[in-house]
Amino acid sequence: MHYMKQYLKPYWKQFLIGPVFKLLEAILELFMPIMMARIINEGVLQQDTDFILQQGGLMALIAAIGMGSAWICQYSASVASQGFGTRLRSDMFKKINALSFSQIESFGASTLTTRLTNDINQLQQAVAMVIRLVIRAPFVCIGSAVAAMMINARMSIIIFLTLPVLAGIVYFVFRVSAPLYTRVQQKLDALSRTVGENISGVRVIRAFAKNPHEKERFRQRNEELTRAAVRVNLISALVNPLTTFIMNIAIVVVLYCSGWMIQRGQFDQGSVLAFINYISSMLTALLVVANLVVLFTKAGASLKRVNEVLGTELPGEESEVKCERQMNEPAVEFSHVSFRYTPEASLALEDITFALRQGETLGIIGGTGSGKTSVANLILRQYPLTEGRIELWGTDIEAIPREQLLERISTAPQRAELFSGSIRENLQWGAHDAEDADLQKALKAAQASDFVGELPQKLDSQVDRGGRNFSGGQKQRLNIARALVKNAPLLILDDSFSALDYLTEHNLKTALKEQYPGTTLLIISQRVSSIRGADQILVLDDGKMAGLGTHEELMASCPVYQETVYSQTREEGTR
Ligand SMILES: Nc1ncnc2c1ncn2[C@@H]1O[C@H](COP(=O)(O)OP(=O)(O)OP(=O)(O)O)[C@@H](O)[C@H]1O
Repeated sequence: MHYMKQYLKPYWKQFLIGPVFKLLEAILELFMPIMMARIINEGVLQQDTDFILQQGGLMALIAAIGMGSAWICQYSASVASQGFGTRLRSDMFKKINALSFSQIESFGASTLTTRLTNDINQLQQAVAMVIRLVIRAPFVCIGSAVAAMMINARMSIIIFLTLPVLAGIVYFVFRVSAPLYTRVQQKLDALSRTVGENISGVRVIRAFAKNPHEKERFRQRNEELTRAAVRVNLISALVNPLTTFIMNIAIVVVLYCSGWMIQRGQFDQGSVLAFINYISSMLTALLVVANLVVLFTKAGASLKRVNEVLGTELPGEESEVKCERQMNEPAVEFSHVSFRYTPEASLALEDITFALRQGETLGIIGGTGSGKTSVANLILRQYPLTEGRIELWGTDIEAIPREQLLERISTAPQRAELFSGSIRENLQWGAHDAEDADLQKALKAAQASDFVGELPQKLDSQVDRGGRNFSGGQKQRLNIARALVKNAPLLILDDSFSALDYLTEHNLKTALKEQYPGTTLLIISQRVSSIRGADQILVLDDGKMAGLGTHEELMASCPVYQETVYSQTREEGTR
């Protein structure tokens, strides 16, 4: 709960004003049945029209004040719950964005989405209900019981016999339904995950004619959610009919006893009406309490899920100290680094050691799944190390504040992601204050200035969502240009040349050296031609270091590298 304090605190006035006015409305409401009884006993039975009109007018006035009070309360509840939800959602969004890759993966994207939307909505509703009903409902319930007792103490024994039964029902529902709500949320996560995968992978699903399979998967998830929701609703739906049934039995007993007492002159008609009115108010208030219990049970499950995200410790958030770059130290140094993605997974990298000086180029080559991207992931501190040490310019990577780390590294990731907006906006992701001259320079080096120059609106041309109005090669070049705009001392190009022809790739690498001199370069590729000229080449084989050296050194000493070179030369020869 302590995470919620900061979001609730700004609305302390609403938490005060709302319940006070709701209480005022409840107090006024409690007067109504007594006034009604007086109208019947002193007005209707004695045919006193003036009294009826006077009391009727007073009741209308009280009702109007009650309505005004309810409106003020409703408004306060709305301001507080919406404001609370907006702040919480915005902070949770920031938190999710700051999570490491492994943290996001361990939560799962779909559950983060439902926590950000559905769970926060539940909490918002709970906040509104705290203001509107948490004080009012028990007050009306107790107040009605007391008022009924004041009208006829003997008759109110019926109420006090009924109350424990009703409380028992509410408690039972709470105990049974609380764990079931958590289950419903989990099922909702699973359904969102299936829908998310289905929509993002729609092309592949259709290409492999997997629609029926996907429909079946969706149907199963949907049914599981329905079953879980029906189960919990079956239990919570018992509350209303059961409590109404018991209260109605109580009313019948009251009516039966009243008839008997009226005959003996111990009760009058007006008081019977008022008594029944109080019992009905009590019933309604009790139903509200029961529904509040259900709502808070749901909110409790959501609170736990939201707190889990907010309470996740951010990687590296503890360090604020600025770390100077020590230019005489290697820009990147791996010392006996081993790494696995999850505690259960096998090692993705095993005992990797290399050092790369500022301005040098390291090529990383290896088959699919050999661990190339994992090296880049670790330099970007997207996952925690399993063993060993990584230093950037002489400082342990763990000690570098995230912001500084990201300032120093620029990356063109394996999957070239572009976002809807103009080309300029996409490129300025690298540096939001970059001038057109910087963008043009980056485009030129990335061999993208020709095709961008041919577009009617040049830099202002629109990029569709996901960059689908550009070819794979064009996307890759824009991706590289965006990384260059950042002009960071360390540039990681992860399989960024795979959709480029050899000449474009050659020109790009030459331009990089000429126009961005001094940049430390890490080129990840499966193609020998991409890394051949690098100062050092790291050969990975199933996560292990199969070799480290220049092309010539590796040709003389590393069988895995030799085999890669020969197989690619053979392939080219047969083309
Ligand atoms: N996010 C992840 N969670 C769990 N395991 C992962 C994750 N990413 C990669 N792996 C596993 O780690 C190993 C190395 O993967 P990595 O992506 O580093 O290989 P790669 O050499 O870059 O492959 P490719 O050339 O196909 O991109 C693989 O066995 C892969 O299954």
